[in-house]
Amino acid sequence: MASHFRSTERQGSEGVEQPQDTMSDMAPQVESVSADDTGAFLTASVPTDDVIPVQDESRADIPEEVHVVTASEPEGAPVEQPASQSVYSSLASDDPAPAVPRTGTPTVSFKNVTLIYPAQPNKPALDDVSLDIYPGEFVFVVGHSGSGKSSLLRLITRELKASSGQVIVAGQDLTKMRNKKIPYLRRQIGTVYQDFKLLPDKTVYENVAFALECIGKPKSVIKAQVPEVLRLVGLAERMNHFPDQLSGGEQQRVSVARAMVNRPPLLVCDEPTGNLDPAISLGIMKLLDMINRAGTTVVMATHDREMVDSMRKRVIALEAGHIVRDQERGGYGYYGAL
Ligand SMILES: Nc1ncnc2c1ncn2[C@@H]1O[C@H](COP(=O)(O)OP(=O)(O)OP(=O)(O)O)[C@@H](O)[C@H]1O
Repeated sequence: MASHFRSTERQGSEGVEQPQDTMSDMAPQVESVSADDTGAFLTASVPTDDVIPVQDESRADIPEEVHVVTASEPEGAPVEQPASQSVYSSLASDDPAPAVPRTGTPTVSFKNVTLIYPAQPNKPALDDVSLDIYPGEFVFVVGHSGSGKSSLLRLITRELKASSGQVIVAGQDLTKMRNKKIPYLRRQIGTVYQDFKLLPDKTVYENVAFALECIGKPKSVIKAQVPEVLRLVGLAERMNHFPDQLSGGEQQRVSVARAMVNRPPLLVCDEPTGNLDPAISLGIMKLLDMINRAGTTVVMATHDREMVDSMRKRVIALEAGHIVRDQERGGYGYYGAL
């Protein structure tokens, strides 16, 4: 398997990690954001909930009749709103991250994957899906509600098992993986969800620390890494707050910190900005973009047309369980918002 992933063998000795092994060694790897810039945007420029929400005008002109862009349509299909008018325009590709070479061992590989839920035996949620996602890629997964986006992500994290075909993550065939090995797989995958999934009776610090405690990290490592990652997401001043004392955007930054504290090579995000208004979403997307530029592979399901159109990353579009488009630096396409 690609060296990008730590092997399960190495994980067995994680308990001996030294405290100097902190998130700080991640920051210098960020090519397009200097340490100062990072601090500035995390502490000053990341919008807070005090910012007047930007009206999402882009959604007003979504045609009622939804047209599905197919693989046969030309690249660069019309984008409804120019990136320059978007709150995400600062993440547009004027200064794009280097194109990621699709060579070597994919981080995620689907080979003819079909997923059938027992409750819907005649309607596969995913039908003969094949794809490869390489280390360092940032991939948006788009499509109508019910097209299979969450199912695809849940196969990557092995919350679901494919009915047929192969799902290979970290060089391991998840369709053959024994249940006892799943926790080791999950250590290598950070997850961020629409509903944050924070523990309400734990502070910000404790929520993030808990992720490390669960995998047996020594206290010295926790004490070093948790404040570091909270600084990275701009929440150093809030570490003793409880989730209900934070805005939605701040809560989502906690969940990003929790996902990243173990520095997994793969980040899976299911509608991470779905509960946030565009101005707040921008702060989360800046974070995820920075994390990706530092080398982490990001796979994100989203309905956010404006974000996808602005960021021009790879786009995989699903329709009724099929991939209908896989486009480098793609746009959202003409999908309904629902
Ligand atoms: N637990 C389940 N049992 C049965 N069918 C399910 C289950 N979860 C999802 N499905 C079905 O699988 C299909 C794909 O669902 P999925 O949640 O992956 O879509 P999605 O694109 O993520 O939708 P959304 O954008 O609304 O989150 C849908 O037809 C859905 O009804």
